[in-house]
Amino acid sequence: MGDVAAEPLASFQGLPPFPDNIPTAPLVTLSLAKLQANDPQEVAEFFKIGKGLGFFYLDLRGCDNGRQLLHDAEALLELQKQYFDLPLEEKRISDRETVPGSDGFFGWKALGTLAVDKTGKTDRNEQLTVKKDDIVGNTAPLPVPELIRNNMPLLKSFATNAFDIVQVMLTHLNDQLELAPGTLPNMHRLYEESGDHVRMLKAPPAPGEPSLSAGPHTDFGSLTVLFNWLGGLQVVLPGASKEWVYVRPVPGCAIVNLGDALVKFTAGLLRSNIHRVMSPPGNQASLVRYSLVYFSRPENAVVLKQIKGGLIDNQPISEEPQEEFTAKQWFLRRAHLNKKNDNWKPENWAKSRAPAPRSELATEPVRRKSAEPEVNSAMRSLFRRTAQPVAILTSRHAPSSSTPTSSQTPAANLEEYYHGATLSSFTSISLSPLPLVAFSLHLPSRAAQAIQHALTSGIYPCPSVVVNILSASQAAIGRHFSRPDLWPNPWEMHNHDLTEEGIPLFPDSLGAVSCAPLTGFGLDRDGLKRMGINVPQGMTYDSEETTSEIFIAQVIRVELENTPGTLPLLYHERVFKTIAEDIVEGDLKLPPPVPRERAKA
Ligand SMILES: O=C(O)CCC(=O)C(=O)O
Ligand SMILES: [Fe+2]
Repeated sequence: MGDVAAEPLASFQGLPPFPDNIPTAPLVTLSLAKLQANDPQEVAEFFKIGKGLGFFYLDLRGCDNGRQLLHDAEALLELQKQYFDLPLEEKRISDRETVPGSDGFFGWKALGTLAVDKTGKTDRNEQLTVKKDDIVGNTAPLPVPELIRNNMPLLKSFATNAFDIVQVMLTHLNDQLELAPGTLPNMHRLYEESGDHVRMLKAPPAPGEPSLSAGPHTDFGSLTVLFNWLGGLQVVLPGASKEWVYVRPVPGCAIVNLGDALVKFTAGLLRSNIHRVMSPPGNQASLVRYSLVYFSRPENAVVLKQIKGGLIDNQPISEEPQEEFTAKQWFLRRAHLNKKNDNWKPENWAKSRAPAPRSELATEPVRRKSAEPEVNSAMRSLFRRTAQPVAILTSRHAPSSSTPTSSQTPAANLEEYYHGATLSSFTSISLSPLPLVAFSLHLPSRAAQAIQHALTSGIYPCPSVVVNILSASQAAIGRHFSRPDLWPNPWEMHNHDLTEEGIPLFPDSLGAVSCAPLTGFGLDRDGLKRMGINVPQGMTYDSEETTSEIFIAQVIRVELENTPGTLPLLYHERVFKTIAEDIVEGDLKLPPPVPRERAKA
């Protein structure tokens, strides 16, 4: 390994700059040197990112192997420029669709052979995928053009260096997860066969309308080490309004992300983030875009299932059935599903993108023979997986004062003046003879007290509460109002309007309704008793015995309905999400609907 420290990154010179006026992903930069030196802060930050965004910059400049990797990446950029310019016949020597031993995956991929969306639109990138096993001699190498064969030492230097750096990161993840020493690194050994590979990608210039060169996906493997020179890579920031933002290429840094295998091993404790490749931004769009990747995967024979032990045992879904795919079956299944060939179907695209949900991977659904006390945890587990709308109930409690208007909101202690509470459930229950909604609140709750106050005031129907059904952009509001301490003061933080009755309303909501509560039932023992339901003494399904109150309210006015395309905020598996894809119904082949007989007047 020569002294490469002083060499400038020539590859960035002369490129049009990445624009400064577009939103970019706020990726944290971790230092490889610090990770290698077991710096506790750096390691803790790495683990945090692994559980969060799943993407970061890895600064390679502070240590020899990092600098060597950078140096090799520069050389491979030059090599791939030459490679992709070879005549088609030469590249076809390694065509993955025809070359024996390629598994239809390793080798050359022609432009436009994968679907980038469910309509079957095709990709805009050409690739060469060189197997780590070919590079280090675990397998008889696939045919490649002479140019590549002559550069095998360079590919080997790059692959083995990237491999070592991945091992450092796997070791830290292993230790942070408190797994038995070596568990994760030993599932990724250099001289065992795996799907690890070096990939070079070329996307042709894309002036004009921005277009996708690679569709949205998560990476299938464990860790990905990526080199970008031009922009184009985009990620979705979690919690935000599903907006795609560019990842700015940073000289001296690789972009590292976690893949599905780590998600499966850790039952979702670690995250693989969705990403895609768009045309480069601004003036960069008129250039050919190259990228270079080292993909690390578990060894072919490793079964992708939850690892037992350490922090993973605390994962809520750990009791669910484990899927039976080996690492090799998994990545081949995913890689083949989105090929745009004669077998392509719209639903293949969806299957090839997201990590298959656990229910899909399970060999059989679980038939539970639940008896208490298991019914409580089984019900909790099932409903956690049911996406729920997120709604905030707002009200005002100042019975003696006049209705405030936006221009004269009470100056001090708004939190004592207005109530806001996240509803634990909300649904519409009828339109006629009355438009009714039902919602429940966990007790104790000041909002429940305020409603009880309204119910006993004798004025019916009194529009004393607003239900704000949150949109995907309002995760912060959902979070703030679910805090029992309501701190920091949510009214100061979130813009709100007032209804005719002076009740706060969040204008960015999906929609909001003014309601008059008509009746409420406590769901504790006493409340149930009042409804004629007796709970036998000594019987409880939950050691915590939390209670709530359910209300039925009449909708007096729909105060707000946001523009079409506004996405809902949903609560699913204990995190905020929004909807992703329409279900493709093309294959359902239902008979046409039979017209209902009109009711006789
Ligand atoms: O080209 C890039 O920047 C990213 C490519 C990528 O995400 C992939 O090949 O999985
Ligand atoms: Fe990727």
